[in-house]
Amino acid sequence: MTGAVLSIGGNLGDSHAHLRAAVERLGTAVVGVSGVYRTPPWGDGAQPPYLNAVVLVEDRTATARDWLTRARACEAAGGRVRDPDRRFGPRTLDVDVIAVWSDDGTPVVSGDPELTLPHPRAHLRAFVLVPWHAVRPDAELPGYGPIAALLTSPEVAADVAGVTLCPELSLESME
Ligand SMILES: Nc1ncnc2c1ncn2[C@@H]1O[C@H](COP(=O)(O)OP(=O)(O)OP(=O)(O)O)[C@@H](O)[C@H]1O
Ligand SMILES: Nc1nc2c(c(=O)[nH]1)N=C(CO)CN2
Repeated sequence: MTGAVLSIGGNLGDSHAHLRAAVERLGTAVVGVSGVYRTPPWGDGAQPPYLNAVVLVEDRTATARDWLTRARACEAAGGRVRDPDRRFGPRTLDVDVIAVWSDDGTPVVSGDPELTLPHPRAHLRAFVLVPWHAVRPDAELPGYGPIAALLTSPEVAADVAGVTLCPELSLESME
């Protein structure tokens, strides 16, 4: 069995509907979802704000690679189109595998460019850390330490205030 933290986000089309569809597609593997947050674009400022959330998943049979496959299936179903000239550009739905743990709690570490674990930019992203911290305040990002501490790091702290909860856009009923 593996458990994983997935980051879901989007800023094109009906982003709330895309997030809901992703949670629905992940199905019975979902063991927790954060609230929905409105977040300033990270890495490429010339685009609309995003909606972001974090989904906690577990599956007795899933490998780490299976989570990437499922993430890509969600993105494809959400009409995700990659723009090779705009790495951090706008998208209907982005599903990133932030971290994976084996059933004994050991983090899965991978330097494979197809699936780097933990996600190499998660520790820099308030749009990942704020929702994750809200659902699992004691969580640790393997190799980087407690997410509570990461939220106060210089790279992240300035972005935290811009990440705002949208209580009217809950995903809770999808669990
Ligand atoms: N932990 C990971 N989660 C998701 N994709 C990953 C991961 N590690 C490596 N990748 C690879 O990254 C490639 C680019 O993914 P994608 O286009 O979704 O990036 P992005 O969302 O624009 O940027 P970022 O990865 O910084 O969020 C994919 O082909 C995927 O195989
Ligand atoms: N706020 C926010 N910014 C982003 C996001 C995202 O999900 N939320 N995803 C990106 C893809 O790498 C790039 N920038």
